[in-house]
Amino acid sequence: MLATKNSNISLIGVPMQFGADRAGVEMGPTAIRSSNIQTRLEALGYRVNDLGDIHVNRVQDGYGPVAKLKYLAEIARVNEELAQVVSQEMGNGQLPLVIGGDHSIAIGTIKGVLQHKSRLGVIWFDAHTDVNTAETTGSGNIHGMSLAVLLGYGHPSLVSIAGEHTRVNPRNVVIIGARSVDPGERIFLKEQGIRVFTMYDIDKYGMKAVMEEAMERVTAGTDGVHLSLDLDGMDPMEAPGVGTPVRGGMSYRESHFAMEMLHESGMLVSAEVVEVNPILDQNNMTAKAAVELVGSVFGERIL
Ligand SMILES: NC(=[NH2+])NCCC[C@H](N)C(=O)O
Repeated sequence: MLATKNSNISLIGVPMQFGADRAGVEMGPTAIRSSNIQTRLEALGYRVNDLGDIHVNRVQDGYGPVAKLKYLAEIARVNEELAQVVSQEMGNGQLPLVIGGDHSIAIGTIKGVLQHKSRLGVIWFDAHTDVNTAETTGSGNIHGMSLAVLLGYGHPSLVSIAGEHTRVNPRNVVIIGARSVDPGERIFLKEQGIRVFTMYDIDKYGMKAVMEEAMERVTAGTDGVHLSLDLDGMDPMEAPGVGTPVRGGMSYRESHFAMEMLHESGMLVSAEVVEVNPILDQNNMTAKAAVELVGSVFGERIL
């Protein structure tokens, strides 16, 4: 019944908004906690230790010292700390579950996990591909760059977090649900050989076939799988509370089915849930969907 061999979960909140440069997403951890993430996991038999939130300073510098990398210094500082906490929890035999906050926090989470699982496979569930760099970004928002950083491309103060060598192998990364890809990102994805399952693939082959191929990719030669779950991967009709919504996303059921299949693999070693923005949400439905998807990936079943 349990997702992995590990039944101890450490919940880590990161109220980060600077990667999205949009207010509200810093309240994501509170919204997700009040949607009862802990009791939901405990009902599945996990022991959950909520470590509270990592502190994010209120900084002012819109563009910071480096143009095109907004709030770089604070984002680097928080991710450095997050990587340490995640690594320490894994060292203590805990499974880290990080709740955001914007998607820039994937840098700290995954770099922390890489300290223990150097051949990590990554499932990036997202409407976007997040492989911009300072050279290609249109927005200057670091949440659109986190996957590039994890592959070793980006500002040194981000790439060097938890050690220069900690990177994910592009062969073991899959993106699921993409439908908004910037021009520079297309080139990067091709160069890196990253398998992107776009909405076209999901429409054409169905989520079952997509997840089967995705799981093959992220488990081949790896020592575990990380889920990076951006709620904007879902269709904004069903998950409106996100800062960068894109129409035509994965349905509620498709999203659950993907989580259920990931659970069945038994390979999950860590996860994060990001981009829930309570200010933009309707009746808390996005935070609720986040908690329900977490339920599925940790082993909840309809019957
Ligand atoms: N994780 C996200 N919500 N990413 C949004 C990125 C949007 C756009 N590609 C950018 O670079 O700004």
